Amino acid sequence: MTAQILDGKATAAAIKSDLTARVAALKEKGVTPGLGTVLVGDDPGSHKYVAGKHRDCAQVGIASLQRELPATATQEAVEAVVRELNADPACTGYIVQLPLPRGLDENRILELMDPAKDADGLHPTNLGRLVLNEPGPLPCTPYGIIRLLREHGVEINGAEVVVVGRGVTIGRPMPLLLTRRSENATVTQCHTGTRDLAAHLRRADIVVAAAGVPHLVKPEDIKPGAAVLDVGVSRDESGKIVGDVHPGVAEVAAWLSPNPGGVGPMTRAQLLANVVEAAERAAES
Ligand SMILES: Nc1nc2c(c(=O)[nH]1)N[C@@H](CN(C=O)c1ccc(C(=O)N[C@@H](CCC(=O)O)C(=O)O)cc1)CN2
Repeated sequence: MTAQILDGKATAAAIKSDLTARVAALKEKGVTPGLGTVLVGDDPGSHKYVAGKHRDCAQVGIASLQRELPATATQEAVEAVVRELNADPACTGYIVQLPLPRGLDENRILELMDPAKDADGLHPTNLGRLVLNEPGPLPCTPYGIIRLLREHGVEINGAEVVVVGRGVTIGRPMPLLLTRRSENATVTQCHTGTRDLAAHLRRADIVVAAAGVPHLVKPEDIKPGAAVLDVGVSRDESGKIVGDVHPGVAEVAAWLSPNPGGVGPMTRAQLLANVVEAAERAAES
């Protein structure tokens, strides 16, 4: 078996095309959505991701507000930028690019954000809304994964899903989304403390690998016919992405997300969707 591709690039392009029309409609009503980004430090990956987010904004007609601080920025300096974006009417949604340099209190900075402008769905109020099943912005990578699966007709209803990882952007919120009635999956969350990861993986219809451990998920651990999403980003000596999924998995799985070209573009598209939805909500109220 050679797995079919869960094509994030193509799916994200379709989402962006729909968003372009919705942004044009908002502009006709006098509303221009604006995405702010707060980027602290010089991590090359973070710079690349933020640049990609602003390229996407230009494509769909969303205005960009870029705020950059050096790696030496103090907690107070970052908090001042967050307060400034909270108050700026041109900024209808924004994100703080993670991870922040060591020494900064990430949770305190996220808590300071105006939840109505939280484009990532990572503010505690919005994570709480997700737990309570109330409407709000959904975390971009987890919801991007669900949209990618839906778009390719992969059955989520009733599926056994294994999520590997427990980080705040993917691992923690992913099971909350998958177990909503609209998705109806049964989820096992694995992490570095899991005793026998392979035993869990072998039962999974869908695997979301987000541990950041190169080639952690091996072909012999995958149930034939499963869907496998590779969300891990490690780099080899030449800077090339190495995912959490061993390339041999393509011979066992029915569906596989390429990395790059799978979940990454969906994360970016979902961010734009959150910005547009927030602007539409504001325009209606
Ligand atoms: N505030 C946030 N910080 C981070 C998030 C997040 O959702 N919100 N997620 C990740 C990084 N991330 C978004 O910010 C992200 C990762 C990857 C991509 C992407 O398009 N990747 C490309 C490959 C790019 C490359 O060559 O390096 C792909 O997969 O095709 C976009 C966004 C951590 N931080």
